[in-house]
Amino acid sequence: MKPNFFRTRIKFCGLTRAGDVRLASELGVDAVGFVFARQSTRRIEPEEARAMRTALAPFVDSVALFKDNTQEEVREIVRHVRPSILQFHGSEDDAFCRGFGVPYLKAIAMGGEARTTIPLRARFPGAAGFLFDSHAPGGEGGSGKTFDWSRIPQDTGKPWLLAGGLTPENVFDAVVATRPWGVDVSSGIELSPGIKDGDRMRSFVEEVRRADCHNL
Ligand SMILES: O=C(O)c1ccccc1NCC(=O)[C@H](O)[C@H](O)COP(=O)(O)O
Repeated sequence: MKPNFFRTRIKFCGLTRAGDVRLASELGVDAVGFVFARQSTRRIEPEEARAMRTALAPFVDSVALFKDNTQEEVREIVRHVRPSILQFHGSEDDAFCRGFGVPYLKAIAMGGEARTTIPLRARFPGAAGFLFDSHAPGGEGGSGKTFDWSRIPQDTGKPWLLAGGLTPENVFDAVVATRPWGVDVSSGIELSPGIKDGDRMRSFVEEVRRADCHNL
């Protein structure tokens, strides 16, 4: 995938309040993520996600995030919340991820040792894209930690998002250095898990746009 010099997509993840969803929409963010991973401190109930979805402006995607949830759980959330994209952080394979009739992003654990040399596009042919995150395989996302960006595979053949430890302070450098299709942030715009900070949300978007101008 050629770098996109025009506009880096932005996803805010782990939202739990309708007000944060509204502000994200006003700031021109492309997608917001709702966490359904079982052990997460940002986990919300399907009813809450459904209510927050109504706070979204048109043309903003809603992403439902899972980590080794059961097929029944994912199905129930798809039915109830109607997310536009699914995001899988666990050991789910391509057949599982594409079994819900909704486009999906596969999160790739970049912490720990590299485990396989099989190209991502061969392992996940049905993925709409990838999200490179800092957790180790089996670990939780939303850690606020960065990883070594030089390890990002160059041959994904699909759009990919950079995640893990991005903040308003480092996202300019991250976008200039890696030229991702999109960036994803949770902890870096938070006051506490799930509670976003309006000023940090705004500065994050401003810094990504500044990097986009720099990359032209
Ligand atoms: O946010 C969680 O609690 C979580 C739990 C289990 C799997 C994934 C989880 N979050 C993923 C994300 O919020 C982001 O995609 C990504 O990890 C970036 O997080 P951060 O480093 O906090 O910016």
